[in-house]
Amino acid sequence: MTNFITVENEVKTYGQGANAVTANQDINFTIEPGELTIILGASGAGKSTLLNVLGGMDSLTSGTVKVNGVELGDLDQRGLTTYRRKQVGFVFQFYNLVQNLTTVENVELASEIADDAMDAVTALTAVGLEKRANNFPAQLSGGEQQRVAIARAIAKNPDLLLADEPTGALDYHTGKKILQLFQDFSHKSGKNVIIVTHNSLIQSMADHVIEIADGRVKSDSRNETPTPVAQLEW
Ligand SMILES: Nc1ncnc2c1ncn2[C@@H]1O[C@H](COP(=O)(O)OP(=O)(O)OP(=O)(O)O)[C@@H](O)[C@H]1O
Repeated sequence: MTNFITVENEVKTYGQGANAVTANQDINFTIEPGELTIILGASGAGKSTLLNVLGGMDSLTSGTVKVNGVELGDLDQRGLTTYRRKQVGFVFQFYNLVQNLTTVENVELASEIADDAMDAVTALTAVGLEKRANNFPAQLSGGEQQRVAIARAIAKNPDLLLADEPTGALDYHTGKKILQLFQDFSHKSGKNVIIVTHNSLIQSMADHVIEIADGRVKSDSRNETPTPVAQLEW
């Protein structure tokens, strides 16, 4: 099977000279199509940096990052913007919804820019929020807002869905529902999901776990039988 993602000798340094911080130092791994991957690590380990590089939000300093045949290091700013728009869905810890647009309009923002988009109401239905289509974000709970953010990301029908601490602002039960949506999305659609977290207790739900420490890969392992989210305890 060809790899969906190949990362070779990836380095990301912020700043220059005495102020330089190397957040990713010689990172190497591959991800196969359809895997749900968890990137684990302590605060400051370099996880968000890696996610930003994979999502084309930040350029790499050196090395090779290839996603679905696209070599990200070869893209200029314009190329990276197109890559982000067409191929990547993002979910952040604090939802990042547009407050003066309704739920369905927030989802349409994403579906309008993608080539192979899902209908916005279909995406809202997938996260169980079709009845809230005409509400504004402030009228929804935190968990519901995160579900809108996931609907927005999956509406693009992205090859790659990236989530940075997506349950960080949610209570336990709501967090579980959110993780279930990610597991369903990757296993039902065969798409790739990468979740960045410091919570090692959720790692058994993943097909693939990459642990980062001090900007390097500390361990890289695969679960043959990932735990269904409903059975996870943390
Ligand atoms: N834009 C930036 N400019 C300078 N240094 C940065 C920048 N972004 C991140 N860093 C540094 O790079 C290192 C890794 O940060 P990163 O955010 O990738 O870690 P993380 O594992 O995601 O941490 P957290 O879980 O706390 O978000 C840290 O030392 C951080 O201070």
